[in-house]
Amino acid sequence: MHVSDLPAVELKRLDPELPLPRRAHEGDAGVDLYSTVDTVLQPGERALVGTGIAIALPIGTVGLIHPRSGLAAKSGLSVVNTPGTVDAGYRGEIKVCLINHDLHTPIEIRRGDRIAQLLVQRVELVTFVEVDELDETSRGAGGHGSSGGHAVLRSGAGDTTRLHAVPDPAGEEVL
Ligand SMILES: O=c1ccn([C@H]2C[C@H](O)[C@@H](COP(=O)(O)OP(=O)(O)OP(=O)(O)O)O2)c(=O)[nH]1
Ligand SMILES: [Mg+2]
Repeated sequence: MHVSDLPAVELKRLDPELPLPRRAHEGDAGVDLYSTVDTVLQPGERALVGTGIAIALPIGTVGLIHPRSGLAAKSGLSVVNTPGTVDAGYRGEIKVCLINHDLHTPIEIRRGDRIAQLLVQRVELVTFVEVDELDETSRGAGGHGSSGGHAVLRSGAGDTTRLHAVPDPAGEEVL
């Protein structure tokens, strides 16, 4: 079923033995991507894995590669650069930089496994204009936990020195 205002996105199977990426359920945000290879990820190890597809996204959209939550929760499998960015002009094979976050157990990936999911979203291709001063807001420059209430702060681990705050060129700590 086609429910988007955008036309169907052209997709080329570079590995025609693998099925077309598809939604597991109607209305799911992402289509699942398959691994073209068998590989084993040791704890902490990462690997760039092919999906066997290339796509032609319309200008003004972006492809985002997200981990699958089931694999993340069950085995610790994730995507290093989550979400991965697939530019509209990219015509190469979509690849996924997988990582095993489990501390103890290797993850075995088999060719044809659904390893990640691809979402397509509209994106604003804004330009930037340099100014001397930005407008004032109630948040101002506060960030990185300035509003409080974080579990990490309650556990006593909120000392920003643990975040390796680096001095900015003006000599002030960033964070
Ligand atoms: O998870 C990903 C992320 C990116 N790409 C492809 C599509 C994307 O358009 C291209 C470049 O990605 P990105 O801009 O994130 O990487 P970069 O390190 O900035 O490379 P480049 O200099 O080619 O832009 O690599 C993937 O196949 N999978
Ligand atoms: Mg780039």
